[in-house]
Amino acid sequence: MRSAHHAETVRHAEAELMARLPEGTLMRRAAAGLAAVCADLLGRVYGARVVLLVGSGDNGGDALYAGALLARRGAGVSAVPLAPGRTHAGGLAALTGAGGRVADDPFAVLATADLVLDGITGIGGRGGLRPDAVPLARAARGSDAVIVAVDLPSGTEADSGEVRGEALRADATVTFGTYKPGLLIDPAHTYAGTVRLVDIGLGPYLPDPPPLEALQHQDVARLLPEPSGESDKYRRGVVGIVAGSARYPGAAVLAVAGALRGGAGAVRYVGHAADAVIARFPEALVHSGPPARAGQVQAWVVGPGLGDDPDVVREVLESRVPVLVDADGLRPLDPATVRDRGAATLLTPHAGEAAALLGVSRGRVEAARLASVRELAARFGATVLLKGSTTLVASPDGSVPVRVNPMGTPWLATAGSGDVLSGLAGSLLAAGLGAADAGAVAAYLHGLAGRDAAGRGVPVTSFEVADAVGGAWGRVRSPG
Ligand SMILES: NC(=O)C1=CN([C@@H]2O[C@H](COP(=O)(O)OP(=O)(O)OC[C@H]3O[C@@H](n4cnc5c(N)ncnc54)[C@H](OP(=O)(O)O)[C@@H]3O)[C@@H](O)[C@H]2O)[C@@H](O)CC1
Ligand SMILES: Nc1ncnc2c1ncn2[C@@H]1O[C@H](COP(=O)(O)OP(=O)(O)O)[C@@H](O)[C@H]1O
Ligand SMILES: [K+]
Repeated sequence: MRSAHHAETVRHAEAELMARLPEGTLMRRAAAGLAAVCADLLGRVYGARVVLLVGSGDNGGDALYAGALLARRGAGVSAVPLAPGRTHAGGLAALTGAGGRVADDPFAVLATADLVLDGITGIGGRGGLRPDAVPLARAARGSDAVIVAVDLPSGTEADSGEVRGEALRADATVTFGTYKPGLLIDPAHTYAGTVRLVDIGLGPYLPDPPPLEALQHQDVARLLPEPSGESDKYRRGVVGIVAGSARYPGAAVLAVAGALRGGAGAVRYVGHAADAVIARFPEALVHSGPPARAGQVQAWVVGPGLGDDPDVVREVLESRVPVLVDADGLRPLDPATVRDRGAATLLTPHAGEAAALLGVSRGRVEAARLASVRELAARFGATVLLKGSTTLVASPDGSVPVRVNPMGTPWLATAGSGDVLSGLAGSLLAAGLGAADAGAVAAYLHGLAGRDAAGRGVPVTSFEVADAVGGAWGRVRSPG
């Protein structure tokens, strides 16, 4: 599990740890880890040209101490202080003592740099880059240098992943002690490049559970349902899919395709696309409806390609089993009806659907994904999986960590891939996973399947994603 903590929490943990250590220890640990990553990226440190963009806080201090370590190994290191009277004094002394210098002409050194360390702001930064930093950031980006962000890409918000103005796009980010939510959530995530975590000993001082976490293979493997000797198809769980319409029969087929790969013992399809479903999947049980007469299920999925059918959505929500609501099912959704349900509800909107539910613009949701998913979960008293470039899963209880899916790929932005996801997640619900686990595991497998299907960059169809879920499942269970 990868955990992320908010800036204020990190500051408290740092203060507790620092009180037990000689002064400057933490910054030296951070700088040593940072310098090691830079050396790795440079390959050859001796003779390399390194430029430090140095802000007025400790983030600049980290850059200066790391610069000093690189200078001692023979790199030519130049510092560009953004607030010259307020540069970290100890860091500057260390740099000059190691043979580094303050640049006379920042743009000249940036033009020929091999590596630029972005130490403008870390967890103390607010808002986008200030105007004096913008031309330097652009010059760095316009050079051939590798850009390494210290703790966070400057201009991004540590706690939310929002970018309120201009930010410096890094090739790699070296973060300290714990991930910051912004490093895992778009749009800030895309500015971070490859993220490396340096352990500075904060672990015991950070709260567990964290506010945000990202599952890894072994976490997903532990959650995957597995049949036992006692299993039969009913005990494994039956998932009911209420999807598709005369106009959109394909959505039903894709949702069933996802559901067949999600671990339930049987998939019961209910709706107007039964012929299309059975033609493709003879193993599906089909029924023309209504859902209450279709037979028992342990979870329902309602919505993909359904068209306008508020009665069927209401009927499904009246059931006593977990319900996943997606796509067209989200449109008629009333918060009170969802809040009053006795069983779990999992809503799976994309940004446009989330925006409609919240009464804000799509752009607002995309700019503030974490706040949006939390707000929806609180308003509906439901688990919410917000799809998109970063998929987030929030629980109605705000003290449960929000899950961020690290496995997405933009190749999944293809018509119908959301239908596959909803079937997959519904199947996991029927197999007995809780709503947050079902959502997070489905997003993970779906992302991995999308990556596998796309290989080294081949457009994929949603069917191919569904077909690749089995392989993803196997790899999660037995990596390597
Ligand atoms: N504490 C520890 O033990 C450890 C801390 N560590 C490191 O310290 C970092 C946190 O340091 P920090 O608290 O000094 O804040 P930091 O991110 O350097 O920047 C704040 C300064 O920037 C300014 N500023 C604000 N917004 C701005 C903007 N948009 N554009 C430009 N400038 C802006 C603002 O100044 P202002 O001008 O507003 O007075 C403020 O003074 C952390 O991320 C990690 O790298 C590690 O060494 C591990 C041990
Ligand atoms: N840029 C992106 N990066 C990663 N995943 C994406 C991106 N855009 C879309 N996706 C994923 O693709 C799927 C699209 O779902 P959705 O928007 O419901 O499409 P549809 O309605 O066509 O099925 C979701 O799982 C979403 O997270
Ligand atoms: K930075």
